[in-house]
Amino acid sequence: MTIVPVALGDRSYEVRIEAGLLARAGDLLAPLARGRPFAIVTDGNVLPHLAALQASLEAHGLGSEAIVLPPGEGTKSWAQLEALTDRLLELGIERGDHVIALGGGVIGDLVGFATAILKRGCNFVQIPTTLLAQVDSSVGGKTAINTRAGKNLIGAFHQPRLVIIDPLVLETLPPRELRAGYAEVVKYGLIDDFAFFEWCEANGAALLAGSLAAREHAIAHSVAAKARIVAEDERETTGARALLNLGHTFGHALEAETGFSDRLLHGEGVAAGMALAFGFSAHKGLCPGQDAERVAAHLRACGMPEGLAAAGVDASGARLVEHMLHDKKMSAGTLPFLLARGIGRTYLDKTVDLAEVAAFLDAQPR
Ligand SMILES: NC(=O)c1ccc[n+]([C@@H]2O[C@H](COP(=O)([O-])OP(=O)(O)OC[C@H]3O[C@@H](n4cnc5c(N)ncnc54)[C@H](O)[C@@H]3O)[C@@H](O)[C@H]2O)c1
Ligand SMILES: O=C(O)C(=O)C[C@@H](O)[C@H](O)[C@H](O)COP(=O)(O)O
Ligand SMILES: [Zn+2]
Repeated sequence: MTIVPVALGDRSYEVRIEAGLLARAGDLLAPLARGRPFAIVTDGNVLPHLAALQASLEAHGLGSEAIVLPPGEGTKSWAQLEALTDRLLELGIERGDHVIALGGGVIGDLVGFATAILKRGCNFVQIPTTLLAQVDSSVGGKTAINTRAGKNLIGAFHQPRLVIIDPLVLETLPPRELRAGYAEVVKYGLIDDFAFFEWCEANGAALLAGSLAAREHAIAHSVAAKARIVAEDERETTGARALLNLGHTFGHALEAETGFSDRLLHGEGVAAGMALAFGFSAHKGLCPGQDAERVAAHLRACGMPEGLAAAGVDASGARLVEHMLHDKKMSAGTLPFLLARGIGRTYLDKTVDLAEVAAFLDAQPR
């Protein structure tokens, strides 16, 4: 088993990664149970894994109550938050209980936020079942719902008590979802780890095709990278954690433009957004054009959108910049951007002119 510690003082926890771990999750959860049943929140596409988790709890004499929500980004909403918190209250959840989030980033973000506010804060455990959630959203404590104004605008920092990752659950994940999650894997290479980007170029296809060894390596490496950055800047105040937002200012604008729908998945928006961030950096002369081309080529080769056309977005630059004004990085009227001096050399640039971003976007092929 790989154990990655997330060092956050009294909010520290472990990420445990092992093939087949879901069937043994009861061993890790029993010490947290206090003799009480668990509430497990999941979505309708994760039911086979729910059965495995419940069986593993039963083997320890532990009961559980499943709350099954509709799949999809639309579930990160006020309406679902209200329904979920009402149900958790009906179940009599205590602050010392551990609510289990079994699912992708949507379930993890929603359950994380619900438990942050329920009785002013109760515990939760992440059991991520998508590649995206295993390499990114289950770690670090960002929780949120979307609103009409944009992505993740209502939320809280609330760390899980434990993260249990079983790479075998990815066997049931649709290929499109796998590719979307892989965008967040590539992100770690692009941020500050050129050698890992090279690993992605060499192993991305095998990972997507089903190689367990490649998936295990990508998950462990990504989680360790995220844990390191989060430990340095838990609440995104120093700028270190903002690096994890590479591609997201563009990406969230694309998601908003496509209505947070399955027209463009979060990871797809991030893929296109990272290509645009590198393209814009090259356009400004900050980054070699060949690096931007290399990033786009890898994303394209792995079946991810690497620009506006591939993302199916044909809005004007001005309209996309309007979406960006809701970005949580906005500070005193300016929007810092994650730009790149090269692959593995990204940084936060506070001097970007939004009119230049709009003009750059207008010049992109549609
Ligand atoms: N909190 C963070 O740090 C953070 C980081 C990255 C992304 N996110 C958020 O995560 C969300 C995206 O997460 P996601 O890509 O996991 O999407 P998701 O939760 O919608 O899951 C994707 C799809 O896969 C299905 N699914 C989940 N596990 C499955 C399995 N094992 N087999 C078959 N189907 C399965 C789901 O039902 C859904 O249809 C976005 O809302 C994004 O903003 C948060
Ligand atoms: O953990 C972080 O920090 C990230 O930025 C990870 C991102 O992949 C994730 O999509 C996050 O939810 C985006 O954060 P936001 O603050 O832009 O909503
Ligand atoms: Zn993301």
